[in-house]
Amino acid sequence: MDSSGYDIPRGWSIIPIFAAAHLDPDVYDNPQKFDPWRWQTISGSTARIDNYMPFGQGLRNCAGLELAKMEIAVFLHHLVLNYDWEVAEPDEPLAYAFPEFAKGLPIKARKVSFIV
Ligand code: HEM
Repeated sequence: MDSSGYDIPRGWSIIPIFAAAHLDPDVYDNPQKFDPWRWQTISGSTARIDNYMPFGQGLRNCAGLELAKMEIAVFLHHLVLNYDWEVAEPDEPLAYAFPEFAKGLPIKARKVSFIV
């Protein structure tokens, strides 16, 4: 038993989910609520905007973070400029260790062409 009172059976592996640090109720109000805007206004000594670490931190920081951000930007650019889209059925955003939607947020998308 460790000093926190948890039994860790011999031979087990422990995988920390760093994103769970975003769900500490001592630091964040209502951390289970999906509220990406909390990072815009958050202030104070414990909860700060640079506490948001979707790609980890330090020496083992995500090696693909710049690629991932570029891929997301390219995807959103094409989605917004080339498609008319709407949420196909109501869905519920969830905040686990990472953001998720109960039904996977299905959308209906229709390709459109704009004359620019
Ligand atoms: C939205 C997309 C992504 C997210 C949210 C993400 C998130 C993360 C996180 C949280 C870690 C652990 C960092 C730590 O231990 O402090 C990690 C590690 C890593 N990621 Fe990503 N990642 C993404 C995309 C990618 C892509 C596209 C690649 C490669 C093409 C990649 C390659 C890696 C590698 C190699 C590591 C291990 C780094 C190490 O241990 O030194 N990731 N990522």
